[in-house]
Amino acid sequence: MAEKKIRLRLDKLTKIYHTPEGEFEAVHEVSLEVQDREFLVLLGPGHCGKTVLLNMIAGLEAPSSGSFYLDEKEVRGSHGAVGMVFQKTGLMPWKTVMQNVELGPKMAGEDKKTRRERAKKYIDLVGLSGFENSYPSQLSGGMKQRVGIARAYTNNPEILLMDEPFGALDAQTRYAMEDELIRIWEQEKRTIIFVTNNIEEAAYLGDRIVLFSECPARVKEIYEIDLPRPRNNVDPNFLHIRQVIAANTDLAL
Ligand SMILES: Nc1ncnc2c1ncn2[C@@H]1O[C@H](COP(=O)(O)OP(=O)(O)OP(=O)(O)O)[C@@H](O)[C@H]1O
Repeated sequence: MAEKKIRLRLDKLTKIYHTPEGEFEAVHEVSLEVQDREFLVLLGPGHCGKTVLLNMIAGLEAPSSGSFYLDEKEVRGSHGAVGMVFQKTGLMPWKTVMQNVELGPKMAGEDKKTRRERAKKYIDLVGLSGFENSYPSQLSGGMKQRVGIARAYTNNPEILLMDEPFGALDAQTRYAMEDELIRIWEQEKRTIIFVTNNIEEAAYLGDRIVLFSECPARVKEIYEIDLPRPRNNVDPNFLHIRQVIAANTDLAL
């Protein structure tokens, strides 16, 4: 088997905020290795440092201590290796799907033909062909998330950070989007770090699941999910994994 490449390495990343009420530790000594093209899920309770951890990985927040390595080089501050997809898509309502998706390369000064071709490729990949000229207000919640994913891919990031992207969707749309995301990832593999507080979603998506403790966020357990895809959420092996994780956390199933 080919040797796996470590894309990201976190070494004892800690974040402490100094608030008027005193010190508040959001993330405690998180050490992790993330392999190239891995689908890694961060699972844990709400308000518990997962977003803070993503922001540190993106270089948007400085850690209080600890180090972060990208391809074994230490990184401090912002860097262009990540794309982000959030629950709130942050689409510009006055711009069409195409204009939203091509915005990153446009800001970077890429010529119109090249960036449009790439944006079109990812609009097609996420299943939105024919909606290039639609405005966000004309799209459903799931479709807006597809635009968010196309926008992130069009920026060509090495790593995609996804912060509860499907958390606001109804259950049926959420299941459909999970399948879509796996389909997209399998067609064009990137390293994905996906945050959720939903055990079933974590087990459905992840190659590995990092389970976090209550505040401050610290790594409690790491699970390898060695189940073939597409996964079946009523398969006995799947249900077993769900139960094992549920027994190790207060998160609801
Ligand atoms: N700039 C800040 N100053 C003080 N506290 C902060 C700051 N940013 C985040 N926090 C605190 O850190 C904690 C962790 O927040 P974070 O957003 O990472 O949680 P989360 O695990 O992503 O939760 P959720 O799933 O609800 O989004 C929260 O209690 C939050 O109030």
